[in-house]
Parts: sequence; C-alpha cells; structure tokens
Amino acid sequence: MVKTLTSEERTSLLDPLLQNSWALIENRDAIKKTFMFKNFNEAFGFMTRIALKAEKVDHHPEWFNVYNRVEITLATHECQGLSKRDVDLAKFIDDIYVVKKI
Ligand SMILES: C[C@H](O)[C@H](O)[C@H]1CNC2=NC(N)=NC(=O)C2=N1
Repeated sequence: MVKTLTSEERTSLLDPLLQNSWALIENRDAIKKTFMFKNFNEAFGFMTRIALKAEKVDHHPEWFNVYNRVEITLATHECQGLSKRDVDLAKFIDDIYVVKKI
C-alpha cells in the first residue's frame, strides 16, 4: 500500500522540488511543472524518455503538450495524493531536463 508523504517527508523530499519550479496545485495533493523546449521534436523526445521510465516503474504522469511546451502533473492514484513515487519521478524528470538543455 502506497502512503502519502508525511509532513517530515514534505520538508525533506518535497521542498527541494518546490524550490526547483514544481508547484503544489489547488484543491488537490499533486505537483505540477512546465518544461519548455526548442521545438516539438525535443519536447516529444523528453516525453518519450519519461514514458519509458513510467512504464518501468508503473507510475505515470498526467501531462499536456503543445508544440514545445510540456506540462506535467504528478500524483499517486492509489493514495490520492503525493507519495515517494511522485518525488522519484519528479527527480528523474528534472535530471533528464537538465541533460536536454546542455
Ligand atoms: C494498476 C496500476 O499499478 C496502477 O494503476 C498504477 C499505474 N500508474 C500510476 N500512475 C500514477 N501516477 N499513480 C498511480 O497510482 C499509478 N498506479
């Protein structure tokens, strides 16, 4: 059973993400971030890498893409809120976004 983050984990695990442009969304325990790219190919390549990771860990993003913009929302259905799984996927996403920008 997946558990929502404790208040201690929200400080130690979630705060660093909130300092890195992830934001809590209204009326729901979930985080969201917008990523920008040079063009659609770059954006879709980024999404593809996330899709492969999501399948591997069985944890999937909610996302929206138009051309060079990708908006990603993360939450865990099973516990109806944020869990360690969302933190892990957010970190993976931030890591590959940094690589993309080099
Ligand atoms: C049955 C299957 O394991 C679940 O539906 C998985 C799949 N992907 C998921 N993705 C997300 N974001 N949250 C979940 O709780 C989740 N659960």
